[in-house]
Amino acid sequence: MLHVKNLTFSYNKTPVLKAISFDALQGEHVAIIGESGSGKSTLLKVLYGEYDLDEGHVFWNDEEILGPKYNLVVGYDFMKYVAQEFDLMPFITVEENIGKFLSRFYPEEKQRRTDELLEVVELTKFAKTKVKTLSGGQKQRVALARALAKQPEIILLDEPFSHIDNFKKQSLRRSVFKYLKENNITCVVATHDKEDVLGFADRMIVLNDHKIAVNDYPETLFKNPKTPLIASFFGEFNVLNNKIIYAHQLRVVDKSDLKSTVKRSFFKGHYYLIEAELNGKHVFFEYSKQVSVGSTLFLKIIED
Ligand SMILES: Nc1ncnc2c1ncn2[C@@H]1O[C@H](COP(=O)(O)OP(=O)(O)OP(=O)(O)O)[C@@H](O)[C@H]1O
Repeated sequence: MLHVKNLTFSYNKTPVLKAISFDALQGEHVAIIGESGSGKSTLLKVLYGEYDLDEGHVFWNDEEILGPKYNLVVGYDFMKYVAQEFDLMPFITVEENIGKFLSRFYPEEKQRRTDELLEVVELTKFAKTKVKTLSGGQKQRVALARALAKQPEIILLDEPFSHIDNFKKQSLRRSVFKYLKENNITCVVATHDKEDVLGFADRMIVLNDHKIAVNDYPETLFKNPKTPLIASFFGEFNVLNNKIIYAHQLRVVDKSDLKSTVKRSFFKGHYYLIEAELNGKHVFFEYSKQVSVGSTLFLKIIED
């Protein structure tokens, strides 16, 4: 289990992380979200032991994770960290990069393991390709596979699919998170993308103002977002009568007291996002059809 207790950290004088406490059980998947600059990457680096804490402790089971003041070499065998900047070896192939830290004494086992990981990150076709010729997204997948090579007990992922195109992202995400679950690897992932959270994360931690604003089940936070910050992570929303109402909770009906005037329509695939004026306020809702500017639409709040 990862046990983070009262962690405070600053690069200079002002703390970037203040009194952070949370646990992640073996095999649990915890997502860290928050606005840009809220300290997500810093938290992962600190958990990895890259910096010394101002206060607090980080434990993996009985072992305390210590920073450079106490550890000549940063990092531990049971924990891997995939940063946003992945440092791979450019002049050797994809499979050599992945197999780099696997034992040479068992060549068959090494090859089997490398092939398995190439499949997880969907790079089998590129096994013999030199890393320097890969795209950013392909390099990110090599970095993921390399971090998994020696089967860590816990992995820290910083925006793990940020460089991957949309064609690949969905299936890659499913493949990597399935692998982590099946192998009972604890995962702490910093992300901007709700798709990394919904359907995958067991817990979701929201960082705000250098602290943990909430730590809860993603489903609970989605269904009852207590603040605009949480709601904005999941999608378009409105604040009506002091309540957060997602765009999909505002339905078009034949007649109601909520009379809106359409300002713009945005094509979103299977629906249109409509921006309209309601009692002098701008609201957003989803509708199956495009509507011309100036049309009147009546709305109803559906809260479930
Ligand atoms: N090496 C550093 N030295 C000094 N300050 C830093 C350093 N790295 C980050 N910071 C500062 O710490 C704060 C948190 O940065 P961090 O990169 O952890 O945020 P983040 O939530 O990961 O952002 P993003 O989502 O944009 O990646 C920011 O104010 C940033 O400017």
